[in-house]
Amino acid sequence: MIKNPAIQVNSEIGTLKTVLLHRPGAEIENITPDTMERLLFDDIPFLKNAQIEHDYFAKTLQDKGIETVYIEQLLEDVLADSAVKDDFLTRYLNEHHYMNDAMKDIKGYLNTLSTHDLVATIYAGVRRELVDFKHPNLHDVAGSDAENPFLMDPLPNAYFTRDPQAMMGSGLTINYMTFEARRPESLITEFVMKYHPRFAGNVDIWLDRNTDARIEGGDELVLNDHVLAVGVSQRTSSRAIQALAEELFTNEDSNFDTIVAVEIPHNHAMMHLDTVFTMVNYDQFTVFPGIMDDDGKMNINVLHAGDQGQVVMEHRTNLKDTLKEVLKLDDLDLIETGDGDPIIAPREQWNDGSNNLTIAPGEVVTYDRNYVSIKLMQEHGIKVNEIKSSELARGRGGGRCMSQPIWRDNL
Ligand SMILES: NC(=[NH2+])NCCC[C@H](N)C(=O)O
Repeated sequence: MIKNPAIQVNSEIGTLKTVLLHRPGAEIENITPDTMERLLFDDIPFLKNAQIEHDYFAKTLQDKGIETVYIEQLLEDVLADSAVKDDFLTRYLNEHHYMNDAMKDIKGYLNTLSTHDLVATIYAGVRRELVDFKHPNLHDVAGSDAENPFLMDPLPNAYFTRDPQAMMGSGLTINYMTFEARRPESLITEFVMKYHPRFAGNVDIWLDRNTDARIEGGDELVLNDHVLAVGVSQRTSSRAIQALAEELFTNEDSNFDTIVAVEIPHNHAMMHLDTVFTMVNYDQFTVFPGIMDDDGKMNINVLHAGDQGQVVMEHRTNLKDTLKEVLKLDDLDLIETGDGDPIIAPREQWNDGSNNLTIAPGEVVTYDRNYVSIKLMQEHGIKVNEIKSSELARGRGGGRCMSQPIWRDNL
């Protein structure tokens, strides 16, 4: 049992107290048309305006009394210790397949930077011409792609702090992410959790990134203090969900006994469950109707803890009925993205109209551009705080994706 838990997340909706963010930096402008797809972007945002929008998002949260913690600051704190820094750089370079002499040469350059600049460089990517290789091998000069101007790619997705890990209960999963473009992000989480005094020894690690099964935080929803919903998606494999269930159902620090595994289409527009489904109140959810077939059916498996903690599975096909069952509710309000209109719904889903950050029961923060979904939520009694979205939306993630709750009031 952890004495002073640093994490408390027992729902998607409890009043938010502390949240982890990343302010977009130079990495956003280190996307090129050639690398865009690999870096999981559909366009190149204008950094200056993306930062203005992101600061507005942060201020919206701060004005509600929510503490905003920046992951880049936590990393900087941790790398101030030179042994930790060396260990981090070794892992970071190894994971980019640089060893021996190349490792020495690249470290030689990175060690000339202040800790602050080093962190900015890790996010921005390391350009090839900055390092002078003494005995280069083919990989050192060409990488996997001779056109690539970067030795280590930028991390433009880092402002989606939701995905490299997922905090639930008194702990977190540190995620083995699907695409190489994002894997260094969870290496950062690992080091912060291991070495930052705010977290070290004060968190449960339910899964670590050496778990050989893909999972991302956008798929991991905490419905209440004992029920999770996890997407089976482009980014999260059923094997990872099974491993998570086995861990949570037997670890004595965990109160979770149910995981609803919801299969969604495996594509870029709907890469995570939270792009099509978010919880906004005790009995209200937003949902994109395109995740169901024409009869409203889906592929859902409910994993329960059996009496020895073993995983028992039951198949379901109706989302609403399944949620009523696991949450013990008589009725439930599913609010359709874009009012279910065949043109508006997919457009607003694409721009993260289903991706709300709930900051208290019945109160959300969401992108202003999805005005049809916003109006509908308001008609259903939800309080909506709108944030700006011209540039941030180009990365395909909204309020929920851009935030990792660290502490929520218990319901
Ligand atoms: N939780 C989320 N839905 N995050 C959205 C992440 C978007 C990002 N461009 C990616 O493809 O990984």
